[in-house]
Amino acid sequence: MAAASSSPPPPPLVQVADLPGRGRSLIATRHIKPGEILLSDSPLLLYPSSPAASDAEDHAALLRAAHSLSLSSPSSFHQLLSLHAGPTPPVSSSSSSPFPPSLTATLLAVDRSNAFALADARRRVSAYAIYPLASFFNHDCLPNACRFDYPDRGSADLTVRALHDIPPGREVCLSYFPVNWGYKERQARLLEDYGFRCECDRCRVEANWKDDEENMEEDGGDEGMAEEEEEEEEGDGDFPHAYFFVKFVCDVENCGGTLAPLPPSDDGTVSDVLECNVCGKLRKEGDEDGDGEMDDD
Ligand SMILES: C[S@@+](CC[C@H](N)C(=O)[O-])C[C@H]1O[C@@H](n2cnc3c(N)ncnc32)[C@H](O)[C@@H]1O
Repeated sequence: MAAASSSPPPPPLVQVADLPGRGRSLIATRHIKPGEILLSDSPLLLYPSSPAASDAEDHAALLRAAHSLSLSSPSSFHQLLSLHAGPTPPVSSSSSSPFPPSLTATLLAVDRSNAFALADARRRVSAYAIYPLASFFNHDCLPNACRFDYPDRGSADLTVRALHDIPPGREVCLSYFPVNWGYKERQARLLEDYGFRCECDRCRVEANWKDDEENMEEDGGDEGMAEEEEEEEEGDGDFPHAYFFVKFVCDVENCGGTLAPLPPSDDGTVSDVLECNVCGKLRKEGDEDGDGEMDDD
């Protein structure tokens, strides 16, 4: 009997490339449609947390999980150690570690640069996870993709979806925190936890803003956005903050999530429904000024 022919898996939509000043990065291998799932990833390492957990408790949980990984799967443990290690967080003198000090410091630094917080159904932190591929996403303050996870469904897997069209060769970036954070807060977090100064298009514009303009943005206002732009290149005056915020930032109070279109249908039709990656709200495209809710019927 002839062996059943199985079709080869589709080529990946992103591939790792080294970019100057940014290290390993994920690049689109072809044109990507809004809502397309760029990758699905399962954790290399997963450890529990809670909103009440101290840094020392989180570090202890991380080191315990890393220790069992080193015993159960040495190759995965080495893969973990090969991920980017940014600044090492302060190590509590009281914390005991199953590893020697330098390895402990490396693990804490890898965790700080790569761990994704997972939330429960009530949007409280319930775990942290480090993913083998998703760890290669660099940050942009106006990302072109966002991640979705569904721990309340009993899975720590993560998927990343495109927000809009992405041309082949373009880097795919996530935002490492809610997109509605102000300039100073973003820069401080990126320097402290990730060890770099962000020079994305949005930061270059906002570096020239006065404090009151930044406050307006954090309050959800966008009136000041177009006014004080002092871009050198002609044509950049219409920097797309306002459009991005209206279309892709969830307007549910205290949510701060990012909206991405639902995945395209099997025939490739792009969805006109966007889903928030934090609160799960669905909004029909073009309904930004309406009540924002999807009709039940
Ligand atoms: C999660 S890792 C991303 C993958 C990393 N580039 C690598 O080589 O493995 C986070 C680190 O990537 C770098 N990075 C991320 N976004 C960046 C950006 N916009 N500009 C420069 N470096 C960035 C920083 O070193 C940061 O600590």
